[in-house]
Amino acid sequence: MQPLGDNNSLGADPSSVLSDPQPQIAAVIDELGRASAKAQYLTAPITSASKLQTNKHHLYLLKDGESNGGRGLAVGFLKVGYKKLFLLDQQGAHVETEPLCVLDFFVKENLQRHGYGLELFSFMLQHKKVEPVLMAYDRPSSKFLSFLEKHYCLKNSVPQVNNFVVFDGFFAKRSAAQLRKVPPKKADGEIKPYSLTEREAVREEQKALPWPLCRHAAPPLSPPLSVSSPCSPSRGRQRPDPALAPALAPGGNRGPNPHPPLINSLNCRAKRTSSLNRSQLSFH
Ligand SMILES: CC(=O)SCCNC(=O)CCNC(=O)[C@H](O)C(C)(C)COP(=O)(O)OP(=O)(O)OC[C@H]1O[C@@H](n2cnc3c(N)ncnc32)[C@H](O)[C@@H]1OP(=O)(O)O
Repeated sequence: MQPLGDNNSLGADPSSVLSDPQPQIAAVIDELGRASAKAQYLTAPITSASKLQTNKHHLYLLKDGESNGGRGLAVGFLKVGYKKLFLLDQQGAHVETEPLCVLDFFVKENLQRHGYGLELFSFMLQHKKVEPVLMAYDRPSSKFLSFLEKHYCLKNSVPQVNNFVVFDGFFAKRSAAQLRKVPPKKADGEIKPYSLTEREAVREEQKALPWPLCRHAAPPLSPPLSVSSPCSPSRGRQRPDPALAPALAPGGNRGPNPHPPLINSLNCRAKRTSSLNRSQLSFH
């Protein structure tokens, strides 16, 4: 993992980048955040450098260090964070939990389906030492659902009344200490079934706009949860190198140190990925 801001940084003037990478990184995050929102038909970005400063989310940024005449080019990002959620388990009981959630995920349009998303995601899994089945997903797009099924065999979700998606195994694999049953709702009051997501917040902001400023281009509330591609990490046009397979297996042991497997995975696809650099950023 290498911080952005070396002489491969993102197309900005190298001397200014060397002296202070933060503004360049912030600009890149803002630009990718806008592109991600557009790709997901969100009315406003949910990822920006300023938002990162006010919460405890972690952002993994992927760049291709060789592109752009050697100055580097941002490829995409993955944002995760812990959220207190009230979820429904398989029996329909409310459970309070605080899983690591995927909050935003984006790879540039022209670079999608080249394995970059997988690189970001598998790096995050190793870094956070978490299994995909134990994570919650904030209103995943159909592309992301397809991605999860293809690479991690995550297909069957447990129905929720909010925008978060969790998959079979989420509750079973979690220890009792991590799950707190919420008492059944009282006759006169509802249990608040979910935490407000960033996406909901964007929609609320939008709702607050007076007519005619409000727009009605919001995407459907719940994305389709079944995708056609069968789970088969070895299929598809971008096949991860076999040496990467252990790191991708759902539930695989990620080991205490996330870095060596990542370095191996980079070497496996040397031509395309050797120039890629990752940054895990958290502005606190
Ligand atoms: C919680 C959230 O963040 S939801 C928002 C998720 N982000 C988006 O929808 C933004 C637009 N999409 C993207 O940025 C990317 O497609 C990502 C981040 C979802 C995946 O990154 P990629 O680099 O494309 O993934 P990668 O190449 O590693 O894996 C490819 C697999 O992802 C899925 N996928 C990627 N693009 C598409 C697409 N256009 N249509 C359908 N499935 C797709 C497929 O399963 C694909 O496998 P296939 O090519 O064999 O069908």
